[in-house]
Amino acid sequence: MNVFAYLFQDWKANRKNIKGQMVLFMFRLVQVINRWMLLKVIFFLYLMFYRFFVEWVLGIELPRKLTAGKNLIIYHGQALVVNQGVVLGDNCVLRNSVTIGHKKLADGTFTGCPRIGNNVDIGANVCIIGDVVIGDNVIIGAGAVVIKDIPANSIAVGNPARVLENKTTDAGIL
Ligand SMILES: CC(=O)SCCNC(=O)CCNC(=O)[C@H](O)C(C)(C)COP(=O)(O)OP(=O)(O)OC[C@H]1O[C@@H](n2cnc3c(N)ncnc32)[C@H](O)[C@@H]1OP(=O)(O)O
Ligand SMILES: N[C@@H](CO)C(=O)O
Repeated sequence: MNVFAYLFQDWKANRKNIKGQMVLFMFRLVQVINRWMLLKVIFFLYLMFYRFFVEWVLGIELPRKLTAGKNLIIYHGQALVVNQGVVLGDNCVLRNSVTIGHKKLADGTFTGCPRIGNNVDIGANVCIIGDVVIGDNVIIGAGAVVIKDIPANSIAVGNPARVLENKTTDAGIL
């Protein structure tokens, strides 16, 4: 993928969503810069600006070291916090007040971070914490707190999240 295509990889998925397009363009740019030390030195001011503007002003924490697949969608980008150790697959949706990160253990160490598959639609106010795996084609309902693995093609809701037994998603839900 050339640099231009890389920077705009989320553009179409966020059409009519200018905030999402802008934030994701800025995020992909810091990811490109993060690959080479020389670029980090040259674009140091941009890296600072990204932190100031996207994290402090907009309240969206998408760290430059985050692994995120193509066509990432951000709806209502507010209070969105994703740990840099998280892995997001292709075609995922993140909404307002979503937190995805690790868990502090009794001995003071931290667990790993969630690994999220392709086509995962995450509702508003969801927390996904710990070394959990979310399968492909999953919907996580608004307000869910996910602390265990969620199988592919399922819908999970509630706190703690439970899989809805008689409902599945079709592949390619988004
Ligand atoms: C400004 C904005 O617009 S921001 C957009 C915010 N929207 C979102 O975040 C969308 C998230 N979507 C949801 O939460 C949806 O409810 C879904 C996708 C999880 C489920 O939707 P549906 O498939 O239509 O499920 P349905 O409404 O039939 O409910 C099925 C069961 O799950 C329960 N349920 C549904 N959603 C939730 C939820 N978020 N939390 C807890 N339980 C839920 C229902 O009570 C029902 O339980 P029951 O079978 O015991 O009666
Ligand atoms: N409100 C919609 C997007 O416009 C959602 O969050 O799904």
